[in-house]
Amino acid sequence: MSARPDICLVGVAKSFGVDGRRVEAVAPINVRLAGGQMTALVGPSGCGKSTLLRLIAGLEATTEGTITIGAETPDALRRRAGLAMAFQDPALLPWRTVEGNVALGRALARKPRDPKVVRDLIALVGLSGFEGRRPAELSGGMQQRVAIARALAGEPELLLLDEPFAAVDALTRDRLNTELPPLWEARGASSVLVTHSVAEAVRLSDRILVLTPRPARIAADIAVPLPRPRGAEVLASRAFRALCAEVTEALRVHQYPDTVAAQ
Ligand SMILES: Nc1ncnc2c1ncn2[C@@H]1O[C@H](COP(=O)(O)OP(=O)(O)OP(=O)(O)O)[C@@H](O)[C@H]1O
Repeated sequence: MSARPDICLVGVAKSFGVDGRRVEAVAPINVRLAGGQMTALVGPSGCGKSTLLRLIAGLEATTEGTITIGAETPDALRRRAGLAMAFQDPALLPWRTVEGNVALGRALARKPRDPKVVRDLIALVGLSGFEGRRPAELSGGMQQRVAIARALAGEPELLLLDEPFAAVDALTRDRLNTELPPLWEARGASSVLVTHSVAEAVRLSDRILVLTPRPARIAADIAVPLPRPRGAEVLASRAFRALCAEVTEALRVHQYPDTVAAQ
């Protein structure tokens, strides 16, 4: 299949049964995410972003509707290790070293063993010198960086990132935001990022879907036509600030509609 699969959601909805009640997390969503693009999902806390990502990962079954990635179901893509995830919870194997965990990402994706690729990824996420450490010996942010390196090690066609930098300090986060995009662009992976940071969404993505409070619907669909690489000059540009303002406003309008009406 294409290394840049489109992600297609048709009538996708998800509800959970909680204490005999139905909690609707995702309202029917129809959207096609173009292959090779990074799409950011932003929305208020608890609106259903992670649920949507887990549906795309095939980790949850849809209540209604279908998801296809290229020509495959998420489950099929995941089973042949064509997708990789880095979630807030790094979920590393505690008995494996940093190097072992990153190498595992490659092995599970059935890519040939390549210690140089593994070492380069460890260097990229700023963990050279920690190759032999075990997860318990690392901070939460360092573990998250191992999880990012592990996800990239498998050279996935689809990369799913759920607040992957949540525990990473501001400077390292800034460096990862600069250095990771060229890497996944070069690989041509399609990717979906959940983030609470509007600036991060604008900096990293080609398109931003702003979601409503639960159940998640698409409130705004905003293209991010900024040039890449997005270094200091782009971040200081009027276009960047205007996009941040547009996304923030879309979030505010849907989260606090009364404040808009009152103005
Ligand atoms: N397995 C589950 N069982 C029951 N309810 C669930 C389950 N997973 C999610 N939910 C509910 O679905 C809704 C959406 O949750 P989700 O984690 O997708 O939100 P989110 O937008 O990612 O939140 P946050 O930004 O705070 O991480 C919440 O009300 C949550 O309680």
